[in-house]
Amino acid sequence: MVRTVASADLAPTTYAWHIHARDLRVRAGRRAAVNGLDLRLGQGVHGLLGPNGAGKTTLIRSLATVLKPDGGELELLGRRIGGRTDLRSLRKRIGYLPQEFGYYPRFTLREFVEYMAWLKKVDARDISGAVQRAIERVGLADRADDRMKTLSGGMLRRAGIAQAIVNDPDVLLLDEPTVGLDPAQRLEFRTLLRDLGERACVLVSTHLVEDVAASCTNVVLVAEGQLVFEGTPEEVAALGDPRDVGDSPIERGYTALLARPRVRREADR
Ligand SMILES: Nc1ncnc2c1ncn2[C@@H]1O[C@H](COP(=O)(O)OP(=O)(O)OP(=O)(O)O)[C@@H](O)[C@H]1O
Repeated sequence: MVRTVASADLAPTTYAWHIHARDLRVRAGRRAAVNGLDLRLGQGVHGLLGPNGAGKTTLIRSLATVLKPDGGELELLGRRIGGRTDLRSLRKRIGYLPQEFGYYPRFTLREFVEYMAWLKKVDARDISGAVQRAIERVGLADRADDRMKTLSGGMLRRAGIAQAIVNDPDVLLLDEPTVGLDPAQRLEFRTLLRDLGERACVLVSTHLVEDVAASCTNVVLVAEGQLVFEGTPEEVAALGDPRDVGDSPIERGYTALLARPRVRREADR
């Protein structure tokens, strides 16, 4: 049998950054929600912070290849987005948890994750094992054969995380994954994040600055569609002083950064 090899399969697999954006611009409706953003991210867990309306969701949607950039350059896993890039083969290597996701309420959790694995072209022989592993990693093994409509809000969020990791992605994009999780689940999720970041580039948007301090190797702060700061949680914490608003050093550093934008641009590194 002659096997056809797609050009994308022959593309080089080496790249300096999992995510590389230069002067990226992305519209949300008529608004320039991402407006000249520079970003270089490699393996690790990157916490995406920023006030309401900063452009976090729009950025994540463009990285998930759901939204097309309107300007600048974007490379994912070494492949330039735009033109003739084969997005289907790229998406196989990306995991994405949107803020809201659709599902068939009558599907069981297992069927839901299986369906998503099938959409992501996980090899048919591997699907059953990959689905079981993903469900176990989010702590829902005992609910695997329950219908989606019977799961609580926090469990649905974890089901969303399971479908995002079922293909063992190289780039994992999580938009507010901890919304609705109880405190014990949030702690477990932090462990899972650290584990996932051992091999993948994980970008996780959140308003919970404490979660970033506990589980992220890197902080990406955006405001008004631009990168304001990129550095370690320790560097953020060091920027705060006791007069800044916040209950912890990292919260005070975050407040200080927003009050004094552009302390350090990624391009200045
Ligand atoms: N579909 C849309 N039509 C018009 N404007 C939009 C649309 N989606 C987002 N926007 C606007 O784009 C800007 C960025 O929104 P985005 O959702 O990316 O921000 P965010 O940082 O994720 O905010 P939040 O923290 O509140 O979730 C906001 O001003 C928002 O009002």
